[in-house]
Order: sequence, then C-alpha cells, then structure tokens
Amino acid sequence: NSAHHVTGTGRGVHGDTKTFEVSSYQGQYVLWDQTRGGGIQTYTANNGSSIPGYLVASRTTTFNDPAAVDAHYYAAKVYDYYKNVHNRNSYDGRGTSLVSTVHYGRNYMNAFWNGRQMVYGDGGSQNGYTPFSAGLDVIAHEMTHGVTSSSDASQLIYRNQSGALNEAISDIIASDVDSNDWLMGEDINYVIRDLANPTRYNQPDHMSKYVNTTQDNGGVHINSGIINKAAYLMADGGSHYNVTVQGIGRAKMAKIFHKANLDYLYSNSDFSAARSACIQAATALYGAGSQEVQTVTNAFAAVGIH
Ligand SMILES: CCCCC[C@H](S)C(=O)N[C@@H](Cc1ccccc1)C(=O)N[C@@H](C)C(=O)O
Ligand SMILES: [Zn+2]
Repeated sequence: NSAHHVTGTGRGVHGDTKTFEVSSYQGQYVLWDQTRGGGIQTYTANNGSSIPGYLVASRTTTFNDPAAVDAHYYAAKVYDYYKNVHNRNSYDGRGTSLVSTVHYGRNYMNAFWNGRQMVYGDGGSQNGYTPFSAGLDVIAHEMTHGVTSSSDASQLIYRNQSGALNEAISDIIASDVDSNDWLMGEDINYVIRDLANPTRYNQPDHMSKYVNTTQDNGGVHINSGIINKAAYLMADGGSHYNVTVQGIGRAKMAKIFHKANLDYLYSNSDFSAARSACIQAATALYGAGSQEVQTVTNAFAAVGIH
C-alpha cells in the first residue's frame, strides 16, 4: 500500500546522492524496496560474519550508510536489468526477494553469493578501504551467480572449467549491466580483470594458456579469462590468434550467454560444452546460419575452443 512506497535518499560511497525505494517499518524507515518482485532488502552485518544481520534502518528517509545505499540502489538497478533485458523476475525468475548484506567481516576484500543472497565486504588497504558494494559490476556479478545457481539446468559446479565458466558468465553479464567499459572492479579501486585484454591481469586469453592449478578452486578466477575474451570478441569483434571475428554488439552477446546459461549449460559443463551451448542459444535466438551463429563459432575458435 502507499505507506510502503516511500522514497529514501542517501550518499553512496563516492559521495553521490542517490534516491531509492524504502519502507516504513515499526516507526522507522528501512532499506526494503517493496516495488520490485518479492522485494529488495539490504542488511548490515555490522562487521560480524552472521548473515543476513540487521535490516538497515533510519529514523528519517535519509540513510547515512554509503555502503548500504550503494548495495540497495545497485540491487534495484540489476533487478531492473534482468526484468527489462532478459524478462526475468529476480535471480530465480520467480520474484524471490533479493537480499544483500554489507559490512561483512573486517577489511574483507571480497563479495560473494552464498547460495541465497549477496554479501559485501568493506574492502581493505589494497583498494583504499572501498566497500565492494560501490561497484555496479560487483552487484551484477554476484546476482548473476544467483541466476546461475537457480537455473535448474546449469548450477555450473564451482571448480575447474565449469567453475571458470560460472565466473565468466558473472563477469560477462556484469559487463552488459555496467556497460561503459570491459573492466571489472574499476568503481571499487580494484581493477582485477579486463574482458578485452585478460592477460593485462594475468589471465589466459587462449586455451593453450589454460592454467591447471589447485589454487582458487582450480583457477576459476584465472581461466575465466578465456571465456571472457571470447565474449568480448563476440561483442566488439577483432582478430585474435589469426582468427577474425565479426562483432554483433554487447546486447546480443549477453542474450546469447544468458540463454546458454539457462537452457543449454549443465552442472559440469566444460569450455567445449560452453561453445555448443552458445551456438545453440544463438541458433534459437537468431537462426541457423545467422551472422550471430558465425560470430559465436569464430569467437570460440579464436580462443582455441573448437
Ligand atoms: C568467498 C569465496 C569466493 C567467492 C568469489 C566471489 S563469487 C567473486 O568472484 N567475487 C568477485 C568480486 C568482484 C566482482 C567484480 C569486480 C571485482 C571483484 C571476485 O572477482 N573476487 C576475487 C577477488 C576473488 O575471489 O578472487
Ligand atoms: Zn564470482
């Protein structure tokens, strides 16, 4: 009812004033947007590790927790992206409420999806103590893990090639949401991946450079560079290892990966299965023999996946 559609305001981590949907609750205002799906709720762990923690509240409609303001604002942005671009209601397509927790742990230099919700650390000395919720690409990355894990087809086991694919899909969709560059982490003072040039941040950009390791769940944040590069080539085109790719644009590339994730990938799909899944998705979306199918085929060939 109308009591619930209250406009809140607050400054984000970078000092910018944002407005967002809040609710009146027990005589206070809380970061609970009841206008999107089953709701968007933002909590704080108060630098503890039990989640979700406490619903962020304020005595007025002004909120003074920049990390929470950004988490809440960007969660709504990514909700709207999935609804408007992919016609998907929340991460599971069923409108399940979207929950975030900020101020997780102490100087925690990461963000993650714990199977049910998004969780953000406050950052540390390596990124100027910038909370991880200050980056739209971070929120989009984490929510996309929720999409992947709720797609009964894929799950994409978080290890080795299926895990690197899981990570790549989160980066790829995040690059369509935060679409003015191909970098990951630029808004949290922590650029750690570049889809256009994975080698810039020590990621492989071709199968011949695949890293077999026990670190990082079998290199899920390392080998994702190979799939990330293929996605970049699909979108912007280019020549890579003597293979030329005709770009089809970021939007079509993201539709192909999203459809592949939901309909054609499975828990232990490897990089070769990702190629097949993207070809099948492009065929379903744009037709056999379409430029899009050709571009997908060539992009995977360019990174050594046939
Ligand atoms: C706790 C277990 C590890 C979870 C890893 C999460 S899903 C993850 O991949 N987080 C992103 C955060 C991110 C997203 C976009 C831009 C910058 C940073 C990530 O890449 N984490 C790196 C630091 C990592 O875990 O190695
Ligand atoms: Zn991730």
